[in-house]
Amino acid sequence: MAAGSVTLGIDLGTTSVKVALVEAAPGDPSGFVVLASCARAARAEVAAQSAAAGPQGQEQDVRRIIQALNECLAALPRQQLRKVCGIGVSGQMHGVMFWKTGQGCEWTEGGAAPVFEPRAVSQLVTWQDGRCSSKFLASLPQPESHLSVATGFGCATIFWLLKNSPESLKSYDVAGTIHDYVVAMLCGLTRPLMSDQNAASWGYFNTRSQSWNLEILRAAGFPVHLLPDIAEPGSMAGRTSCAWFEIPKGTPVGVALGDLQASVYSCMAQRTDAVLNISTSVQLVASMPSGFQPAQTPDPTAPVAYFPYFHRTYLAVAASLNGGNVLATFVHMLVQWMADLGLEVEESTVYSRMIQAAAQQRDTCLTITPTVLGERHLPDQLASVTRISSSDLSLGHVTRALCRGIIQNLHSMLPFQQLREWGVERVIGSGSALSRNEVLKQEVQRAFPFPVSYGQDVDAAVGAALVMLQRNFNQQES
Ligand SMILES: Nc1ncnc2c1ncn2[C@@H]1O[C@H](COP(=O)(O)OP(=O)(O)O)[C@@H](O)[C@H]1O
Ligand SMILES: O=C(CO)[C@@H](O)[C@H](O)[C@H](O)[C@H](O)COP(=O)(O)O
Repeated sequence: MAAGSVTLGIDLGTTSVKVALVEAAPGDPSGFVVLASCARAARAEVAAQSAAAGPQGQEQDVRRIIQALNECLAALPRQQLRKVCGIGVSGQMHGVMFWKTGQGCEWTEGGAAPVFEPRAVSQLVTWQDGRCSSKFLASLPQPESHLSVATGFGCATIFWLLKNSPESLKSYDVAGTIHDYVVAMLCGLTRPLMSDQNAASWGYFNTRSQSWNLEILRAAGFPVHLLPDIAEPGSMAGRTSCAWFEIPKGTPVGVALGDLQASVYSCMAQRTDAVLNISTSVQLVASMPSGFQPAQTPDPTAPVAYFPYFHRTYLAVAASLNGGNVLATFVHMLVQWMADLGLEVEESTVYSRMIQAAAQQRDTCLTITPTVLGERHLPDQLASVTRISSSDLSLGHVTRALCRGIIQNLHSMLPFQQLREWGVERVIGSGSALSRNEVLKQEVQRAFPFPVSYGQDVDAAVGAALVMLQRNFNQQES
């Protein structure tokens, strides 16, 4: 990679937005340096727009996500932003939002540089959404895809809206993930482009033919006009339509990537690495040999799924719905209980005290199955606590048991023996729920007898930036 090239990476995560400025550094062992990074909690959770979604509905306010993105960009050094020669965007997969062509945002000369503000957009229905019951999913047509359709997947959500809130679809004519939306707004695209990484996470997408199951969807009355066109991950979606926080107009913007694939891209130094990412969710990932093709018939009871990576290769992924969000739920519960008792405590205080207490409590008999959201392969297995004794009820015991439960649940989906069989020799940890939690790290080491090292902070943002650095390098070489 040509020395001095600088790219911007963005990760629009479920809990926080992360950005990173990365510069090619041929002299550095990794080939790059992170010049600057920033993370901002989005705090975007809002009530579902359709009451019929019920308490399982999980939606986010797009304006708050873009506000967090703008705060991150504003915190980066301007003189570095002026040098940016590519923008890579990644984000929380599976989710879906809608907007009106040409009205998705308005560019305003806010402050020192133009920014875009969302306009005719819906809320984002996220991957955590549980509105599609098992009964509803069973009523949908069988996909022609190696991946089953689960609640929170874009196509399942659109089918649900078609049946329960058809009016809400009539106000929009395009759909995409939050990161497809940001790419489309930056480049002024009339129709969003979507990589197979994100298309596969919506369901009803055939990764072999690289196409939507259009016949199946049309026959079921699905609004196929909403589906984005498909483009290669790592290819250019367009160029910035105007200057953006000192980033020059005309800067190439890559087709949006899945946050999982972007994290793996920044962490996985060799094929024998496994990546364990704990962010809002948690994923354990190993790369499949080139030429590997997953079985064409989906198995909804399989705990491991195969997600498209780059150049038609696949990642084997144990994707649990229960990761950092379980700890966040516990913290929120404690803060709520203390408020009910007339005490006000900051969430950050609870996190630090509970992790400190658990670090002192090296073991516990308390056993927690943490699956408050169920799992895609076991939707009815909710959370439970067993082996409760009066001596194991301290904050340290409960936090240790919670962290152990998250890791043991993941291990039950993809045991270390299977990793060994696949030739894995090392585990790379990523995600800020892991990087900020020594107890989780201890439980990872306890469950997975491999050397464990830790990737970049803001790893998906770094990965998205690196994909654009590599693209620039390939262009200069050709
Ligand atoms: N102060 C904190 N200390 C430790 N962990 C935290 C703290 N604040 C949040 N977390 C954890 O980080 C998780 C969010 O990680 P993040 O990487 O921001 O998620 P995402 O990439 O999905 O947006 C939360 O679910 C929570 O478990
Ligand atoms: O659920 C899967 C895969 O099915 C995950 O890999 C998926 O990437 C993540 O759950 C979503 O993208 C959300 O990621 P994050 O916000 O938890 O980082």
